[in-house]
Amino acid sequence: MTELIRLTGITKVLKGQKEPRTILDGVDLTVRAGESVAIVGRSGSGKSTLLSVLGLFDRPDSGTYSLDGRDISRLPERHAAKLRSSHFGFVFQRFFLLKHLTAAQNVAMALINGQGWLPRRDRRARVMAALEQVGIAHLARNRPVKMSGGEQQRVAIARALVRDPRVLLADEPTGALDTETGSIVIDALQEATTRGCALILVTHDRDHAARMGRIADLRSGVLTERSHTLSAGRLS
Ligand SMILES: Nc1ncnc2c1ncn2[C@@H]1O[C@H](COP(=O)(O)OP(=O)(O)OP(=O)(O)O)[C@@H](O)[C@H]1O
Repeated sequence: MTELIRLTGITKVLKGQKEPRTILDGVDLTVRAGESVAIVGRSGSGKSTLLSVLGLFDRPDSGTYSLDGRDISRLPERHAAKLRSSHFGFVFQRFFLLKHLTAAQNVAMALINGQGWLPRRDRRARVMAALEQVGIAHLARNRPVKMSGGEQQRVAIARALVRDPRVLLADEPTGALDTETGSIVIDALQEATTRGCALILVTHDRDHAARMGRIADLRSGVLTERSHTLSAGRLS
């Protein structure tokens, strides 16, 4: 499989406090196309910080971040913004859907914002394909208020997928959902990996972590891969 992401010795130090605090302390991570990786670790261990670095919302203080073999560790924001919309899809615990728009219109927003103008017919086809991919094409005309939490999260996933990202970054996407609904959302995320998209999932749920191809544990700023020998339940 093609290597997409390579982090080498990434550090991130929080300043602006009395004592600077090292949140990421030499993180190494390689992710290939179509792979799924769970990032687990205690609350406050730096998982979201790591996703921010991966999603180019934040830059590392040292270390190297390569995407598709290109060093993007120190990319200026205007280039980072372009790369974010061309290469990444984001899913968060909160769905961030616009209430007055239908599911299809919410998904279409990602195309309008990210890729300039697309002919209406092409836009509609891509929106419907993304909704289909997460199993809710039949809800295209519904507004979020008429949907369950799991359905709303699947609209948010369709919105992340509609631009055909190379990497999907998901930060506790099932955090607000019950176990069964959460599992359906994980199915929808995993479906993307069958099309070659890489999935990096931050989760506190052992079952969801165990369903990823790899599990990496962030502890004291260091990321360590571990085996799939987790028992069910919630991680600390
Ligand atoms: N902008 C900030 N200002 C101050 N402290 C911050 C900031 N962002 C993160 N932190 C601190 O950095 C540490 C890592 O935070 P981060 O959100 O990455 O952890 P996390 O593992 O994602 O936690 P959780 O599982 O609770 O979401 C925490 O101690 C947090 O309080």
